[in-house]
Amino acid sequence: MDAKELFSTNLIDGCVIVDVREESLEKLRHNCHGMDAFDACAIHGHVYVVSVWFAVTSTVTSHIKRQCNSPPTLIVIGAGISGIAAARCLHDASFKVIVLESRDRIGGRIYTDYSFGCPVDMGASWLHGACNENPLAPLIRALGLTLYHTGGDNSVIFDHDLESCMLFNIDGHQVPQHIMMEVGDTYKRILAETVKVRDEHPDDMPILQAISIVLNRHPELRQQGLAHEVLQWYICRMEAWFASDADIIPLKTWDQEHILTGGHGLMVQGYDPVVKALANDLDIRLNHRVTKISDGYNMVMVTVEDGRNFVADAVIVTVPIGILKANLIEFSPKLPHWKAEAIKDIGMGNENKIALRFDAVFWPNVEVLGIVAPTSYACGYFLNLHKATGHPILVYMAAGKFAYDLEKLSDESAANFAMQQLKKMFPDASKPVQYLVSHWGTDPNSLGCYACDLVGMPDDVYERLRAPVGNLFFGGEAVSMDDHQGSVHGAYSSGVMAAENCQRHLLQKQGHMESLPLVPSVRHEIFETTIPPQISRI
Ligand SMILES: Cc1cc2nc3c(=O)[nH]c(=O)nc-3n(C[C@H](O)[C@H](O)[C@H](O)COP(=O)(O)OP(=O)(O)OC[C@H]3O[C@@H](n4cnc5c(N)ncnc54)[C@H](O)[C@@H]3O)c2cc1C
Repeated sequence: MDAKELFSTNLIDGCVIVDVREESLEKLRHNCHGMDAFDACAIHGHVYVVSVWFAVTSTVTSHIKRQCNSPPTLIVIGAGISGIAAARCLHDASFKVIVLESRDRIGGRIYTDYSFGCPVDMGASWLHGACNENPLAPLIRALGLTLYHTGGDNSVIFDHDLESCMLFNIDGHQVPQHIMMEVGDTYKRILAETVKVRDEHPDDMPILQAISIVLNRHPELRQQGLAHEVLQWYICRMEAWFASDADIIPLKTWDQEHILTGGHGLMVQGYDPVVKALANDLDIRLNHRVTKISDGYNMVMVTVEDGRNFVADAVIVTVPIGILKANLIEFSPKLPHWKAEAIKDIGMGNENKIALRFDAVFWPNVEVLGIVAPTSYACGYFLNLHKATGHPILVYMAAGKFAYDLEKLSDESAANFAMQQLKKMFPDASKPVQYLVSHWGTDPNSLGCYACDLVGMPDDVYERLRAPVGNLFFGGEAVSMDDHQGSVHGAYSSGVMAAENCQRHLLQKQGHMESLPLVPSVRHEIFETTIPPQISRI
């Protein structure tokens, strides 16, 4: 095969992104020597100027220049909401974009399973700031999706209104509502006292250590017996919010998150329609696991698992921070020290769900059924999907170390464990007819559920995480602005931000000094809609 054949087979539909195998590049290197580059590219009417370039760490990379008026080309890595938002923006701004996704589906940590015959979100399921500030709320309204309002704005402490929770101890006795409320008030006082501890200690410490300092100072806040177990349950809920245990949640930042106002809404029909609407018409290549990113001066080459290479002007990386922490993608040249350190300095939490579908409902009509216990590790809770969706489904949720421990079990054992917990509350509970178990911590496409702060983390970690390096731009929930890590809206906004930065960079390289703010085109048609939200609370 000569160089002409290679180009004619590998140029995709007039697109500058080429999909070539390593061996093809080798042949190209031999065959292109002395060849008239312009000739080679006039094949099949493509008007490209081609040269072969030995730049990136002495490996062969194809360097393809276009006519000046052709649009810049982009590769987005990861088809979660962040990558899709980035690709949507740039596609709508007439850039040539492909998205490379390792899984056989889009959505990433948004995953709506339909095997129960109804939507069940095994990843994200709440829209935060549902009635007000969430940037996705207009799209959700326009799609006619219903939100089930589960609580007000005070998320980190109580993300469900307490009136809608029912707690039991491990012997199956219901915790009286007044104890739940009283301990809730004490918990708020303890947390308020931890702020004083923070002010006194220049060094950061885990929130659990600060709580124990407060309890030593204020023995009257200590809880005994059942009240102690209820306190542990509140700590368990806080651990669920941060997806990490209280002995690693930092005192310095636990309450610094910017929580969108407007309360929390469960996506009754699941998150999937949102992802599908944003992904419509995008060129997304599933089962394309990226293993290497080589950044040259003018072009970036991205290598996927089977050895094929894709080349573009710039790349937006939106893979989960767990993937970067585990070095599953090689960067050539290596990422600068400040970036590599930022990746090390941030944590990755874990949360898992065990969804159980029953023939019929045998539990009370509340939103959350909780089990209190002597330690937060042994506490647990079920989300009652029946209340929000009408389907007889309970979802057991586990976070932090316990979420990892659950992943060591088979799915059947995990479902049995959840049933044992349920039987403590309802000894006559029937067997589930179906179950689903998530494995976010060991899934090689996520390696955790979402980013979390670590004790003593430097202040500028997020800034460094989101900073571009050469032609590489970074999106994904972990890099989101204004402390929106760990959320769908944070991931979405980070994708839009990475697209804007990337657009500016590419247009400036082409000599255009100004770039317009990018918003997904759906914004004009859908995002500005005045359709009222469909919010229910049965
Ligand atoms: C159990 C759980 C519950 C949650 N609950 C909520 C909630 O209620 N509300 C909320 O707002 N947020 C919630 N979140 C967080 C939210 O889901 C995430 O913040 C958000 O979906 C992350 O989007 P992303 O695009 O940044 O990453 P992802 O969705 O993870 O997308 C990254 C993509 O990159 C792909 N990828 C990985 N490696 C490679 C590779 N080498 N090559 C190519 N592709 C690769 C992945 O397959 C994935 O599709 C939850 C998350 C979990 C796991």
